[in-house]
Amino acid sequence: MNHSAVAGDRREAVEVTKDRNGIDQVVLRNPRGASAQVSLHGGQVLSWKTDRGEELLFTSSKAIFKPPTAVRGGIPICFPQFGNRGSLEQHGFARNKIWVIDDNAPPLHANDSDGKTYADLLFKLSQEDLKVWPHSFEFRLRVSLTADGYLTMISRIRNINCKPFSFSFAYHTYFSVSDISEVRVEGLETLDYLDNLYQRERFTEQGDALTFESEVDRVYLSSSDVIAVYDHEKKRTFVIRKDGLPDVVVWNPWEKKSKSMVDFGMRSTNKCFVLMGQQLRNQSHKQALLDFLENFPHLRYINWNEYSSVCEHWTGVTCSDDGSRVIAVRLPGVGFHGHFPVNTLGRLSELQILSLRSNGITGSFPSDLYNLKKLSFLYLQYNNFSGSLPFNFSVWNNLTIVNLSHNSFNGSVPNSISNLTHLTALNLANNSLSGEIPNLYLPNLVQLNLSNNNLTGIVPKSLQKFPTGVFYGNNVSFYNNSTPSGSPVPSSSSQENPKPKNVGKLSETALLGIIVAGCVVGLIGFVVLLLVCCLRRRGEDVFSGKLEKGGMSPEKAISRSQDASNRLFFFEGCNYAFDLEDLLRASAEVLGKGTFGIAYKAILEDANMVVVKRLKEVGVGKREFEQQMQLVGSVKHENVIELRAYYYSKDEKLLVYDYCSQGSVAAMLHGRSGEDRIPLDWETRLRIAIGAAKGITRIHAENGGKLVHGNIKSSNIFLNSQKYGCSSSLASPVHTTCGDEVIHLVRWVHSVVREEWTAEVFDLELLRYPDIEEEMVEMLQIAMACVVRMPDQRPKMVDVVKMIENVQQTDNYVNQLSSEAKSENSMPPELVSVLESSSSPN
Ligand SMILES: O=P(O)(O)OC[C@H]1O[C@H](O)[C@H](O)[C@@H](O)[C@@H]1O
Repeated sequence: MNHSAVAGDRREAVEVTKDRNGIDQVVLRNPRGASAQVSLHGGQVLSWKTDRGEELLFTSSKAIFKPPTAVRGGIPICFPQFGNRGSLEQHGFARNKIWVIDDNAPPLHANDSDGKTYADLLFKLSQEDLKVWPHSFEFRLRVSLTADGYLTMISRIRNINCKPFSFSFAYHTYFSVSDISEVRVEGLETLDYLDNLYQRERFTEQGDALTFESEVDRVYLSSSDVIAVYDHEKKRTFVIRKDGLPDVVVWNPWEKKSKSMVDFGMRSTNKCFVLMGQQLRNQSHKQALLDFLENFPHLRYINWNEYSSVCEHWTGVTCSDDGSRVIAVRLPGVGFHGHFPVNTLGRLSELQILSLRSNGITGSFPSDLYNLKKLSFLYLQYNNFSGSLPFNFSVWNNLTIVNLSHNSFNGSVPNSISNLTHLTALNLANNSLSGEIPNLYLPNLVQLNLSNNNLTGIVPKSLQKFPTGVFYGNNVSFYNNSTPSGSPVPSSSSQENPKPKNVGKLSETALLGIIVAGCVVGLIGFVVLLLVCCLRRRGEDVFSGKLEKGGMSPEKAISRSQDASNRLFFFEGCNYAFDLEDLLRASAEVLGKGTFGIAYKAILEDANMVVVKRLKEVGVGKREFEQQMQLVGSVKHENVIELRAYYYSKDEKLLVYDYCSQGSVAAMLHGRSGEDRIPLDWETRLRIAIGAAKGITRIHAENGGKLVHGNIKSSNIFLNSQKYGCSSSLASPVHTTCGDEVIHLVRWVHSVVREEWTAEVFDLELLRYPDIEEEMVEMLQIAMACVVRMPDQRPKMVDVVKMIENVQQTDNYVNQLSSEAKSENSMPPELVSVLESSSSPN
């Protein structure tokens, strides 16, 4: 063995040896005999032993240390990318490179060096590395062992190029445990996590400590800094303290997967368990946001500061699920005034939503926004912007909604808007735009408003489908019959402002919102709109919202066609104990009749309640049906109502679901008035929409994205105990067609949006909530984007969830602002009590 001494005064405790593959490793020993080995391959800690010689880390004897092979075991360092979400190889390249011993490491804080045996390692990029990662840095790692045997790792990354860059980082620690089923992790329960086994979908579980029953691959978000891992069999507890690493990844490949990993060397039991801290840095984004705020005078307090985490705490900022990118900035009505500061938000290259509406921003259209190539939603209405509109809109080819209304923009409407193929809503009303309206060929545009400008000429053919109100307050004319030939659309001075019938004082946005909320299937119907092809108007929806006795019972339904050889098939994990006979004996009530059949509530003898769906017109063979049901039955998610069992015979197909006592959204919206009518406020509606959208996201994630729900409507969305929406897991029953009688809700809403509003669409219930018009409009816009004709142009459901969550966030924010405003304006308590007592009879 080759020995050589390093690290000056720690000569006796630190030595360099060669590992079995001939690569240098540093060995640390504390005075009591605990030790750690750090390989120069990747700066990876390979071994950490107690003073009794017990190994605490898992490294397989089969591990092969041969760069550029990554080694599973010990503590690999994932840098500059954790996982595979980036341009680099899985977990970045640092773990596969040869590091050097750093004899001149800059000093650390005294506390980090005192009384410890340590080694400093350094990794610098080679010319070759710079080809794949063009950001120069120095990575310094200090590994130390305290007298008590604690292992500490400190990483310092220095950017040696002036340009900022983002990276993600992890200590990928493989703890050695006796048997993973005996392990419990505390400190992560109740946190949100992204599940890598479900396309990084976000989940939350209520419950006790985390235990392991099958493969786990999760990123727990924003955990506390202390996590404990209990190994009951070994009677050992690991306490992990982290600092500056918000997330924790928990990974265990379980038996099957670990067998396929040759360097794991695992045969039967699961001996290893990985848990690690992960930091997704956002420094460049953070700085961009701070620069924006510092240079933009505003009236309201915004809680952004250097010391808090952008993605967790900053008002109005939304990050991507993995926390690596800022995707939305929404600061409506915070009193920004003056010019938009240059070179600030333009640095948020991943920004998709920007809302600075209702501020007092002056100056020309912000040049920064040209850098935001991913922008989809832009809300700058109600400001004082002036000058011309951007000449080249093509830089933002994802733009879906643009609202620049109520500013002082002048000049012409740019032709380049025509290139925005995703655009669904364009509002340029109440500006000073002049010249002719260009021929905007926008297939997905459902909302347009150019009113109250100085536009002239003829409304181009492509826009003549919109109602005349869209062009009011201009001097333009139509050539077709929608207005008398060649007659001008009245300007605001020559005619009263366009006012929809029966509208009273409501603004157009309020009306749109009201439509969203009130249109026959109710606001939730708009979530319902997501992905729908067959929907009904209220009048046609058979579901009355109240259970009707006396419908055909499953008994009658089945008895005629029962085939003794076919049994109820229950899915694994289902706690019900009944058979077909019990189901036949159960008393039943019709819950609703839909396109795909009739749903019954069946009350079993043991008082359990289930929903039985009797499918109609399903002309498929048993095998195909069973395959489809297996797929549907495997969907497990808190926002998806699980399919518990099914029955197949030639003439009868039944599905058995859990019964949700909270009822369906349709029942809540359209149930008879009286005691059983629960009014749904706006916040609840948003919550329901988010839940339902999450459920649908989960369904879409199934079977490589091939599963669709196919029948989303308010009567198929139920409420869980937290009042989040849950969609049933019914996938489009194979080969069932939509009935002709079904009214096409999407078309109907389009026509309502286009034509003049009538009182019948109002949901009066929502009128009592102040300040929600804009949010309702946004919900309408999201829904409209979800139902564009071509499915591939619709947003992905994960993004829909984010969009609705953004609306919810604005809602919370606006509520907060208004309650702050109220409390600012409210009387001091002393005065209130004086008034109260002076007005009392005494
Ligand atoms: O196999 P590796 O590249 O070492 O990665 C091992 C594991 O690392 C992390 O925990 C990831 O979340 C897993 O998805 C991955 O399988």
